[in-house]
Amino acid sequence: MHYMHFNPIFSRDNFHALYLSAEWLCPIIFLAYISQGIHAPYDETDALLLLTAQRKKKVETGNGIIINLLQLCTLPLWPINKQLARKINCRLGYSISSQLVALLEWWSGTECTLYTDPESYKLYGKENAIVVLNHNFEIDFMTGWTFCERFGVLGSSKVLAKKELSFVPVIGWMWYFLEIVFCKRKWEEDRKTVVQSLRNLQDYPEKFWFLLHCEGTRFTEKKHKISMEVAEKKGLPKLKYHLLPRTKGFCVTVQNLRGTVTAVYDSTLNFRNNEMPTLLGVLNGKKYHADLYVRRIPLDTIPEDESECAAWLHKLYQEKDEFQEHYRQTGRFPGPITNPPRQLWALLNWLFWVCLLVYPLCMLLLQLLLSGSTFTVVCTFVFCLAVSVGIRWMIGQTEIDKSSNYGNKDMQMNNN
Ligand SMILES: CCCCC/C=C\C/C=C\CCCCCCCC(=O)SCCNC(=O)CCNC(=O)[C@H](O)C(C)(C)COP(=O)(O)OP(=O)(O)OC[C@H]1O[C@@H](n2cnc3c(N)ncnc32)[C@H](O)[C@@H]1OP(=O)(O)O
Ligand SMILES: CCCCCCCCCCCCCCCCCC(=O)OC[C@@H](O)COP(=O)(O)O
Repeated sequence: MHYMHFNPIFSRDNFHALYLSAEWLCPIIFLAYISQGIHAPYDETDALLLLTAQRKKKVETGNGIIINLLQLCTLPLWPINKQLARKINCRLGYSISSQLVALLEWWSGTECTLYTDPESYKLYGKENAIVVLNHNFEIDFMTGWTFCERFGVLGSSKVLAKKELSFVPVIGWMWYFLEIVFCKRKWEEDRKTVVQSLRNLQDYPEKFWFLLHCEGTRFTEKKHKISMEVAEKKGLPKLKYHLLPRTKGFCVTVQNLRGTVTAVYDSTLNFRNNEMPTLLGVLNGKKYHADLYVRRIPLDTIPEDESECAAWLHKLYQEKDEFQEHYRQTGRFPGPITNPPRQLWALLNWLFWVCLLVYPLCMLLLQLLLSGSTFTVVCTFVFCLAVSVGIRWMIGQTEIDKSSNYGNKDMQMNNN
């Protein structure tokens, strides 16, 4: 479905039009909108929804900063009672990430369907797990968070994330307090820090899922070509839908979380009808259809020896590639659909922050704009513009056409 570009006073992506929607309309519009249950085709009549979405962005960033400050306040508690500090930070972290889940599930109405074995389904959320998820889409993280939310592990969810993400306001700052494992994607530098961070999670007081995108970067045709040249050199089968996985991070994670984690959840994600979802699309109310195939693999079936573990991961990715081929041929993954229900908590959390913040923020904005002082009005405009550009930069972190150069060359070719 072609997306009609609504063009207010300023272009949508870079300059956000000042908001006309009245604050108290936000929740009412939002509830009215999701009550449709289906996504109304986006067109110019959705202008108010677009403006409301933009208002949401600013409100969420506002409350995100508040939550980051609350997380900062838990620092004095860490040396006294680390486990309590961790539990508090899980709940504060939940309050941020669940807003993106609410955005996906309720605002855009995106459907998330789970294909998995009913016996394994009973264990999800009741054990610590390592999640191996393909990295092909711009909203992998939101879909991942949605499944975390449905199994009650959203606040404590962890990931091996690139160091650059730790600088992303609100989300990246939140991750420090959630003890997310950051890596520079340079093994010589990562070796020590990643191992230390993983060992630090061995006494984590909450059930958690540890996400690994073993490809290390989002799929692009160029990176895939280079990656398959590396596969050829290594005598490994070529993959059609995945980059060749980097094995060191996975092996070191299994090695250091053995005894803490009981299973690997091999997760393969795709979207129906060749949808290529984007965060901007979600923010503007576009509905997508995510399908996720999860296989639960007991950790004690994974070899302890590093080279055998690496071979095991390569074989896993060959199987994932076959699942994607099956999906492309049939439009579904193998096995039964066992769908966890959407949770209301993410929606209630979002409505709480909107009701708490939107009115005062907008009253403040109006007072500044109507202050009569040119300097105040100009500063207000400049501040709003800066926040909008900042949010657009954050959204840009998810866009594959702005992705890093990692994987754009064969490291071994470089070393030779
Ligand atoms: C469905 C339920 C979902 C649940 C979700 C749960 C939680 C959600 C929580 C949060 C959601 C937020 C999500 C945020 C997402 C952000 C994630 C990221 O930032 S992904 C990027 C960072 N992560 C990784 O990179 C992990 C994978 N990488 C690794 O593990 C690496 O090994 C490493 C530890 C980073 C080290 O990398 P480095 O490159 O330095 O070394 P490697 O050994 O990996 O590479 C050398 C190795 O690779 C071969 N090689 C060289 N060039 C290439 C190439 N172009 N393509 C492929 N392979 C290449 C080279 O020959 C070497 O091979 P070998 O190891 O055999 O010697
Ligand atoms: C209701 C809520 C409204 C919120 C509106 C505000 C929107 C701002 C959201 C910003 C989200 C930023 C989170 C970043 C997570 C991106 C995860 C990701 O996919 O990173 C890419 C890396 O894995 C690999 O990088 P590349 O090497 O491919 O390059």
